[in-house]
Amino acid sequence: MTALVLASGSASRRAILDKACVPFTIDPADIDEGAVKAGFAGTPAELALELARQKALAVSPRQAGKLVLGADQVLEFEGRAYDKSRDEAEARARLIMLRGRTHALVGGLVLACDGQIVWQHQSRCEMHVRNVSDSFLDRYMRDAGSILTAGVGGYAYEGLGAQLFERVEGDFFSVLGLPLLPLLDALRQHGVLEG
Ligand SMILES: Nc1nc2c(ncn2[C@H]2C[C@H](O)[C@@H](COP(=O)(O)OP(=O)(O)OP(=O)(O)O)O2)c(=O)[nH]1
Repeated sequence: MTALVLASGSASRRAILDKACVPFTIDPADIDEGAVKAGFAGTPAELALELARQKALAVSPRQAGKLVLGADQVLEFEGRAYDKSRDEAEARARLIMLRGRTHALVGGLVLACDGQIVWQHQSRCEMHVRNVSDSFLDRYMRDAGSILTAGVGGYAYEGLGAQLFERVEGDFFSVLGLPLLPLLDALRQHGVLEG
């Protein structure tokens, strides 16, 4: 069986793989995401894929013979890419910007082995946010916790964040940052999981 390495520090991604009983080790990528974003001229979806590629290729050389998974997720709103909020004030301003509107969570997923990309996948989820009231937002900010800056949208869709939405079009796991089903298929193809 081939060993899988998750090149991510994301608690969400780790939890999804753990709950799906996928065997893996963790070796977070140490790339300068800011530098990649500063000079990037593509779409938010292309940026997410490029960041996932760079994370997988940064870790692969030190994980000889293993399958390395790089992932990234970007919030796209009106054609612009947004990263995680730096603090609660920014998270609140972000939610005010997004309420009553639709944004997308776009994701990139890449598997690399010995410095070569062997599989990649892109995901897109349309997130229709309720026009929440200021009083709702006050309560949300009080109760949301660390996801305000740990999650790209400032919400945990599997938790309190669900109350933000009137409709979501897309795969549940992709919203959380890891398109699990296409990944499981790739892991079976590459000998990490049995068929
Ligand atoms: N639990 C949870 N996490 C979410 C949700 N939506 C987005 N996220 C998380 C997944 C990722 O950890 C994060 C997206 O940011 P990135 O793709 O840059 O990953 P992150 O910096 O966390 O880790 P990495 O760069 O892979 O080491 O947001 C959600 O609804 N629930």
